[in-house]
Amino acid sequence: MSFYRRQQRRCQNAQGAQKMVGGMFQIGREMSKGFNSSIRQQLPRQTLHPPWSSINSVRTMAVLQWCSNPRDFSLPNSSWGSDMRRLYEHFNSQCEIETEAGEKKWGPWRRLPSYNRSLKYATGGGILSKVIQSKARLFTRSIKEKGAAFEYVMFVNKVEQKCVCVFQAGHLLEGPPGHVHGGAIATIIDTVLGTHATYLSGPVMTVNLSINYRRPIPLGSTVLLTSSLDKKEGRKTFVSCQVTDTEGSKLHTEATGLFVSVTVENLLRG
Ligand SMILES: CCCCCCCCCCCCCCCC(=O)SCCNC(=O)CCNC(=O)[C@H](O)C(C)(C)COP(=O)(O)OP(=O)(O)OC[C@H]1O[C@@H](n2cnc3c(N)ncnc32)[C@H](O)[C@@H]1OP(=O)(O)O
Repeated sequence: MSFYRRQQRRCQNAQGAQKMVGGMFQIGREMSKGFNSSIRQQLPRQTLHPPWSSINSVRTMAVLQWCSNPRDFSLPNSSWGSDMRRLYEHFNSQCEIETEAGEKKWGPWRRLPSYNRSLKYATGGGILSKVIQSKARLFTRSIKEKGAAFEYVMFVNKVEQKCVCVFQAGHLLEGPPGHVHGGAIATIIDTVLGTHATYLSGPVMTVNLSINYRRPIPLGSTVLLTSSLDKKEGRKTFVSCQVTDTEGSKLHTEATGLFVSVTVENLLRG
């Protein structure tokens, strides 16, 4: 077998693991710039460092670097409309600011990268079957066609304990004619509140989501989701969110969510 074929085969075997780990690390890094490193503390070693049996040599690690190119779905693409771009620029420009002396420093906001893989382990008492494992995708990032479904980018503000999401609803999310499906709205709300709660508290799961739909969201439009921390009580993180037009003046939807901190045992137990 040629060197190139060997590298390609190794790459295929390792790509899934690498994407998952890359995603976890990068999201984890962004999140742990926040309040704590509880994600790292709570996940078992093999989740942060999965079984590397087939990828345990320095040489293979070099191959992993070579073939690692996970797509960050939260970066602008050609499907983004002007509202989506404008709001992205607005928050992104506050991630890094320039002092009067001309030095760059962190601003109040952080953009959260977003990948289509998360964890290899899930319910059912063990490791997922290889087929499921290789095919599993984060629901909101499962459609490759740009602009067809969920286009979104999230930013978190550590000081204000807020999270915002700029969301452009694609044509595959239709519910009532010309408008976004209520389940798709619930999905993006769960994603934003869940990500915010994870940022604040480490790994969590949704135990309650309560949604009031006030005004329909036109298909193809861009809306702003703003999530705030209401309170934390032991393992419980209470967050709430408003979905408005891009000016923040028209309220489309409002929701509250309760998230409970989980350990990896919770995930494995099923
Ligand atoms: C992981 C790393 C991430 C890395 C970065 C990833 C980035 C990618 C981001 C994607 C973001 C997507 C985010 C989607 C998030 C989902 O969609 S999660 C999927 C839907 N949720 C589920 O399937 C959860 C199902 N529920 C469960 O498995 C169990 O309820 C749980 C969560 C394990 C908790 O069970 P438990 O440990 O036995 O806890 P339990 O004692 O029952 O409850 C704890 C407390 O909560 C209260 N409680 C529980 N349920 C309720 C309820 N429904 N109402 C009110 N109170 C309740 C209890 O009364 C109790 O209160 P206290 O007595 O302590 O005061």
